Amino acid sequence: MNHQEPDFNVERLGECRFPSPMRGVRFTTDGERILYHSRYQEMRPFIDSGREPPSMEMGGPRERIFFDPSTIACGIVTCGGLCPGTNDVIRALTLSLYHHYGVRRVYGFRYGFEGVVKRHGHSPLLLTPEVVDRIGELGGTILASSRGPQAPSEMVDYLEELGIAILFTIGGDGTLKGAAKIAEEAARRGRPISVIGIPKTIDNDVSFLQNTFGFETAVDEAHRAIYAAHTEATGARNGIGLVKLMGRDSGFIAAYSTLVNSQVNFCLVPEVPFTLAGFLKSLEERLALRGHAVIAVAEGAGQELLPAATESDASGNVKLGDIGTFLRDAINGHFRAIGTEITLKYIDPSYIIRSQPANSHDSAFCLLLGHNAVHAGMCGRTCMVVGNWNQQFTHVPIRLATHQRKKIDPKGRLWSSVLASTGQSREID
Ligand SMILES: Nc1ncnc2c1ncn2[C@@H]1O[C@H](COP(=O)(O)OP(=O)(O)OP(=O)(O)O)[C@@H](O)[C@H]1O
Ligand SMILES: O=P(O)(O)OC[C@H]1O[C@](O)(CO)[C@@H](O)[C@@H]1O
Repeated sequence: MNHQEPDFNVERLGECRFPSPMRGVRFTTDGERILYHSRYQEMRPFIDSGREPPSMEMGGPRERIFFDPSTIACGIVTCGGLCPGTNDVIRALTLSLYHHYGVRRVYGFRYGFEGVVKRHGHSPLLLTPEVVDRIGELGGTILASSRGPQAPSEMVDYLEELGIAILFTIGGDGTLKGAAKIAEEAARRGRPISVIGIPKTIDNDVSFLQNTFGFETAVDEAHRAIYAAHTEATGARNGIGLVKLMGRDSGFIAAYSTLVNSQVNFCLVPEVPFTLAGFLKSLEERLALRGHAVIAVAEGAGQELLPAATESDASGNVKLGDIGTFLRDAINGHFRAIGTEITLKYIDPSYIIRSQPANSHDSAFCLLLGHNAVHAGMCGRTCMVVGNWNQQFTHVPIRLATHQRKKIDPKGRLWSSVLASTGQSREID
């Protein structure tokens, strides 16, 4: 393999030993792989040279599994910010462990990685089909979450004490890094503990995964806020609707919300810097032309216009400046200064969006992610995250998924469609 090609090899705990109790399923064989490149032009060099093209291991149930379901316990932990669909994943994991494999001890750790450290005193919740029956109807996570580091050695101590064979970590980039450290510590001790990540990030910013759950629900909900902003903006002379959306480093929520119904006239994302003067001038032009404007701004956009961030949260994520209120005040101040009367309505639906239950498509996606995570853990994969690529579920090594964030390519097709949808013929200077 070319040294520049991603190494998709997934770590394994060992040879499969136990026949699976599952019946009537189509098993995945280890040779089934999903091509990383889907464009013919990207594949051409491999075809011409006869080299193996990069590919990812395909998810799904294996005919022979590594763990004995009748003896093991499994754990589930949810970390980082809330995200629609987290409860659906907890439900899917529990039901699959119970019904596909016959595991009877499934522990839900409370309050993120904090609950995986015994001395914090958060007793795990015993998860059964009855406990998880209707949790998919709820937003948030029934296990609660937290930010902030915990010592891998203390976490592995507790996992060993509880007899946990597979730990499922539901979380974003930080959670995956924490999961990798748990897997490393278990390996250092020679303990066959599988650590499987299920990517939870409303920002949809994990590399080598096409989509993460909750993102689609977030775009649905964001559009409700944009609809309100548009209605308010068109209901006043020189009306401006300004909507702030989540998206710390990647502006996918703002970008996709912009593509819905073409109601957004300015989409501001972290990946595309802009100047305040250029933005205000374009806004003036838009108002002069159409008498109203809608702006969708991702929380990480325009950070260069704000004082440098000095604080971090417990996990070490930089606390961003508030671009939403900054723009609100700057727009009001600018039009006051030039003597133009405007009516600006500012909407920040961030936590309303994040706390919703998943929409139907996300719920179904969560169910399949959960099932595939269980299949991966049961057949002895570890230090990996369940992904989806070219319509298939995949196994992605955590080291690859956390290598760098997935971002909008400002020169790519998505961004050019976003620009076209806003009616802006060019980017703001
Ligand atoms: N580099 C790291 N090594 C070990 N643990 C980490 C690392 N980064 C973050 N963590 C831990 O993972 C947990 C979740 O991290 P974080 O709060 O950054 O959320 P996240 O998983 O990135 O999700 P979100 O996308 O919602 O922010 C926290 O307990 C945090 O301390
Ligand atoms: O307010 P909190 O819980 O720190 O979370 C905010 C962050 O979480 C995210 O929603 C990611 O989960 C980011 O978009 C946002 O910056």
